[in-house]
Amino acid sequence: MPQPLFELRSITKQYYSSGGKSFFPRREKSATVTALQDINLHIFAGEIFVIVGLSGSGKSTLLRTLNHLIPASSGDVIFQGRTLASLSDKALIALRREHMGMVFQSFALFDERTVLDNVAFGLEVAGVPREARESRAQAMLEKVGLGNVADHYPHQLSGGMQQRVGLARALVVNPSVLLMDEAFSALDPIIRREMQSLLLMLQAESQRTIVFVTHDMEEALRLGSRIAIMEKGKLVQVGKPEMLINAPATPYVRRFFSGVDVSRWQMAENYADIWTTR
Ligand SMILES: Nc1ncnc2c1ncn2[C@@H]1O[C@H](COP(=O)(O)OP(=O)(O)OP(=O)(O)O)[C@@H](O)[C@H]1O
Repeated sequence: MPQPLFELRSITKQYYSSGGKSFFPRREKSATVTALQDINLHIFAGEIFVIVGLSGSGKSTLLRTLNHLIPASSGDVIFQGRTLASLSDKALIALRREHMGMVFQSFALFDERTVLDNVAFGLEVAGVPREARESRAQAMLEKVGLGNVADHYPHQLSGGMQQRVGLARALVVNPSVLLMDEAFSALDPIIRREMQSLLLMLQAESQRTIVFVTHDMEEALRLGSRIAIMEKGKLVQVGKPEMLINAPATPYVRRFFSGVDVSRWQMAENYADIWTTR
């Protein structure tokens, strides 16, 4: 059994939200939302690990505990043998910068920067000299098919192109881990499939660890080497796609496959064959 890249031990996350403003502060009630409950999980180097669940099931919270953007209320997140909660702020920032890229649904690009400068941002923060960072950013833009729009601004690009910039910006620093939160969900179906193909192509070139949050089972099946299904803050089932399809642990898991063509996975004898032919 290989060593996990991430190990999550009994992770729980509670959010506290005040019951609203009150003239009598002491009477304010503080409501607790349990976003994650006793999550135990291993994520291995090189896999595309997809987290699926209904809205509010805790997917984004779980993703953000992996880089400690959201600290767990209890339990440990261990990355490459290091317990994230024990690191200083400085060490955490360095760890994120060196190892973890993030791609969001909202693209989160800088409007006032050109496409090239957006992609070069992480290198700039890391102190890479201008010429070197611009040439690396340009090379990455070419990889995602945007070599010809380097001097454009984000608002001049379509949504799909903006998300390619988001992907290039995350990848240019060559992170070993890519965290993707509903990264393709805002795109129309054709562009979304193109982005999935691009991600698989890039993954075939350099085997990173990708943790990908989605509520879309087709996307999960297309991308995931393993899939985790979340319900109300709990992990209900974690496994390879054909395992979830052929042996869903609960009716909730089965529901995710309604309307999805699963024949390819049901007939699969060897999952590796599917993975290499996607
Ligand atoms: N900052 C916060 N303060 C209070 N409650 C929060 C906060 N962030 C998330 N929650 C709550 O925690 C639970 C899990 O939220 P989370 O965003 O992780 O779920 P999700 O599965 O990613 O949902 P979605 O698909 O809608 O983004 C939800 O009940 C949500 O309302």
